Amino acid sequence: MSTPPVTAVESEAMLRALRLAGQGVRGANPLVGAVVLGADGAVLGEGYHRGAGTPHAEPAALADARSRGNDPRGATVVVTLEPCNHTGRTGPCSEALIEAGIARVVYAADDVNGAAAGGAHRLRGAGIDCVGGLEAARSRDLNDRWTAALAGIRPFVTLKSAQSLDGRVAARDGSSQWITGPEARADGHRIRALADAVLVGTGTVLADNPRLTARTDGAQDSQVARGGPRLRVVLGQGTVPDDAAIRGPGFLHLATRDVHLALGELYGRGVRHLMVEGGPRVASAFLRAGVVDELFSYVAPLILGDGAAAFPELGVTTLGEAERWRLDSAGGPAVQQLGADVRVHLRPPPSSPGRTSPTPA
Ligand SMILES: NC(=O)C1=CN([C@@H]2O[C@H](COP(=O)(O)OP(=O)(O)OC[C@H]3O[C@@H](n4cnc5c(N)ncnc54)[C@H](OP(=O)(O)O)[C@@H]3O)[C@@H](O)[C@H]2O)C=CC1
Ligand SMILES: Nc1c(N[C@@H]2O[C@H](COP(=O)(O)O)[C@@H](O)[C@H]2O)[nH]c(=O)[nH]c1=O
Repeated sequence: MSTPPVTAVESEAMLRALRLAGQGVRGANPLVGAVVLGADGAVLGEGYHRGAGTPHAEPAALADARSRGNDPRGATVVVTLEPCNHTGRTGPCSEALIEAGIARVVYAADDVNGAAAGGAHRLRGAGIDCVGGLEAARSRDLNDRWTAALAGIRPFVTLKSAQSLDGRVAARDGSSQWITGPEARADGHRIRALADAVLVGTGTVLADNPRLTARTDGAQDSQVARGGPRLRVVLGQGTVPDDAAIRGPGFLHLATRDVHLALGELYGRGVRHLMVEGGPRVASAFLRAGVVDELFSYVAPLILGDGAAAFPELGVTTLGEAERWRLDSAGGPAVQQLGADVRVHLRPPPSSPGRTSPTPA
């Protein structure tokens, strides 16, 4: 593949933009970073996308430039994804760049989201010098699971579990409240707030009677300000008790064990980011289906010795069959201490095929 015609300063700015992109949170939207360069190569502004519903990287970088007193007219914008050309939760970035008087755009990967693509064409049509392909592989790697979700026409799936040191999510008698401490649980609520929907299986409803609301009292995070998940979903053929705490506005019972069917139904209802909170059998079903895009595993300094394993029935019989996940530092350190517990953030191996064993009947 030929190297795109860019300057050394632009190449360096792209590496900076990729690092900025990695500060965003995973979910409905891809991770994107941007740097605004003046004619002399000085950095005028920079920014990244902080998650669905917040400004895209390019407007964030332009706003940063202006807030520093730098006029972006005539500048070059270096961005990790082709500028979008559609009005989603925010306006088209192509128009923001044109209106700002940007002279040149250097981007990494093409936008594979059909609805948003076409930004480069629009920019060129407006007379802006536009070059794509710089560090495209790195940008694609950063968003490989987001792309997989898009291709599958399904929500991006975040899996969360809270386990003991020996990988148990409940004691032998089914009790699990609480394995992790308040700091870890508060972090789980913050992640709930990022998702459009939170899902558990019928077994968890019967055992825990969860509420599944995002209780983020006092959090300053702009994501949390979105107000939390619209839907609280129960998966499984069994009944949900009439007095279950999860009932109320936003409650949905999907009376199936078919993960793909459930994802299709949720996508049809506008869910682009789903958080799965277990329990273990439902978590395993999502893992087997190969649709888990990121995992938050909260590990408490507690040894239970017995009880439900976090992810049973995966079909792994020998070490070589197990998938080795990657530490994920998007949105914060991959390994983080929260009170007495540790949070590990992971993503599946590249082009994880997923397990294809059938869903138990
Ligand atoms: N520490 C933690 O993070 C968590 C711990 N827990 C603990 O886990 C325990 C509950 O475990 P479990 O019963 O496994 O909970 P699940 O929430 O996984 O529920 C399992 C039930 O979900 C239904 N179901 C729906 N889809 C599938 C599928 N594809 N494959 C299999 N079953 C499916 C089945 O019931 P149906 O007949 O209705 O179809 C199944 O019996 C409790 O002790 C709870 O406290 C739970 C969540 C988190
Ligand atoms: N036990 C356990 C968790 N359990 C998860 O939280 C759910 C309860 O949610 P809510 O009713 O909204 O407070 C429960 O059903 C299960 O999905 N989470 C954790 O962070 N740490 C824990 O130790």
